[in-house]
Amino acid sequence: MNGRSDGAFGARVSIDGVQKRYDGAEGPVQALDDVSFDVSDGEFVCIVGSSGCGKTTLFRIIAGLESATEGDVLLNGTRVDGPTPDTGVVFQEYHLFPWRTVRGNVGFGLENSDGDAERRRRVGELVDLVGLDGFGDSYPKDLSGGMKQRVAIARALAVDPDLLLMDEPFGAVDAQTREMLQRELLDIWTETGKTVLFVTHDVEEALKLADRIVVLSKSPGHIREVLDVDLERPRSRSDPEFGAHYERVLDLIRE
Ligand SMILES: Nc1ncnc2c1ncn2[C@@H]1O[C@H](COP(=O)(O)OP(=O)(O)OP(=O)(O)O)[C@@H](O)[C@H]1O
Repeated sequence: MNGRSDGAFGARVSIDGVQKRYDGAEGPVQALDDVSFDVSDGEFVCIVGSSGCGKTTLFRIIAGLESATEGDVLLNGTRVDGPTPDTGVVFQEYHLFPWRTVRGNVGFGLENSDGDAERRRRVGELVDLVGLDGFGDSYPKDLSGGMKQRVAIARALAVDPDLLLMDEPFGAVDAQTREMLQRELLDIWTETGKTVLFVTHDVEEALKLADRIVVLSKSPGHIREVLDVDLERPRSRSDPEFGAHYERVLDLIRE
């Protein structure tokens, strides 16, 4: 699917000693302090932490949208020094092109690459994958928040990235839609084998999705702990083991 010679579809990600200092209006702000962790090929990792702990800063550095003051992000061993087609990015606010249809949005990243027929096939496949069959000719203004986010996910997957990087992607939709999108994302992850790095402030969401959870603490943002979530999927809040993990992560965030 992605042409890697090792037969894998995901990415190995290495976050190595990342520091980030901003020059704030009232002096320097240390947003991240010595953040290091690795993500394996095909793994689903969530980054959680309270407001201001540096989640979005870390997301932007991994996406290559911002540079670290010190330290490196490596994607399959190559240093990230700007946005790359190897990483598909999904934001909370969708960022769709309002003047393009669903198909036009999904196919955006393919316009200079494949032939017309191949591009149409790939776009159709992705529109189906995210459950928007029948909405290919609709415009974003006619879609619900959940549908817009499905378009954004399909667009991110269009160029067949190794890493799917998501920042609070379901933060703007209602609770029911959020649960549906979480289930759909797990299906897409299983089907495609992508590595997923998913930022959220919602502990329940992280526990439903992740193989591992990176808990960040603030002032400055640093890793509090990295936890394995060794629970069978689909996971339920009413499972006592889930509840125990939930309390543990909350304690870590509060400490
Ligand atoms: N461009 C910037 N200039 C100065 N300070 C910044 C800038 N961006 C972020 N910060 C500061 O860096 C710290 C981390 O911010 P960041 O947005 O990464 O946190 P967050 O965990 O994503 O928060 P939230 O969950 O509220 O979005 C905060 O103290 C924030 O004020």
